[in-house]
Amino acid sequence: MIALGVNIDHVATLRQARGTRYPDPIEAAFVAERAGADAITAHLREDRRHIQDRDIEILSQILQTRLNLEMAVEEGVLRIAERLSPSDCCLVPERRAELSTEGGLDVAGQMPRIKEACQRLAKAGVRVSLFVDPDPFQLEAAAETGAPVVELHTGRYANAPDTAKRLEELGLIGSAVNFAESLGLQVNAGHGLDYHNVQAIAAIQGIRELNIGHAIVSHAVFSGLGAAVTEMKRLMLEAHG
Ligand SMILES: CC(=O)[C@@H](O)[C@H](O)COP(=O)(O)O
Ligand SMILES: NCC(=O)COP(=O)(O)O
Repeated sequence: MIALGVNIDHVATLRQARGTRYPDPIEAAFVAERAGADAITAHLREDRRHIQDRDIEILSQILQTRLNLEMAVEEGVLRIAERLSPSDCCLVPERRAELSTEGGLDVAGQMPRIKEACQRLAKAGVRVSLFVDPDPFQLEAAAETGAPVVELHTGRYANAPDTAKRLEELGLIGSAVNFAESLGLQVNAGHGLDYHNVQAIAAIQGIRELNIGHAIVSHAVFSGLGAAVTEMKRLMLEAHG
């Protein structure tokens, strides 16, 4: 079985574009759950460009599935996560200037800081995931932090300029899944996955969950969010078996 975490960030992007109350990410979460989402992912960025504190407060109380709170290792958001104790937190890198997440977290280069954040979140009852590149060096560091889950960054695969490069990145991801499993880590994946590139990733048996947002919200503009979620889940289950 493979799970789908629907990232609702870009419903909030549309809301923030005009500063209105709509579209409400909370309604999006309800629709996504009814359509087959196994979890709702939301990224509370330090710059609050889309998801707001109010969204996370409400999501933490009303979801029927699981809240996966994506966050940087930033004291303010860390304290929110400790207080709300979502089911999952995924630690991601952030740069204000970035359009979207550009790469995996450099766990190896900041081990004490990441380890301390993992310990604080685990103490608050949160299952911690580290968003890392499919890089054995980073995976070993992730295992050393005590975090039980990693989410492999699939951006280089998704944005590959040609088939040869895409297959090369797919091979790196497959090897990373096997290595991460050998370290005892649960393996998720995400970033840049869409209706055309998802099945090759979903077919990798060691992957437990995919977090997908931008492509689903984009598809929803034309087909509705429920249909967009249902179709993505169908593609994933068809590929995973
Ligand atoms: C970590 C990741 O790949 C995404 O979930 C992240 O949320 C992207 O950030 P934006 O949603 O702000 O594009
Ligand atoms: N961690 C990946 C995620 O939650 C969604 O990323 P994207 O599908 O919006 O690129």
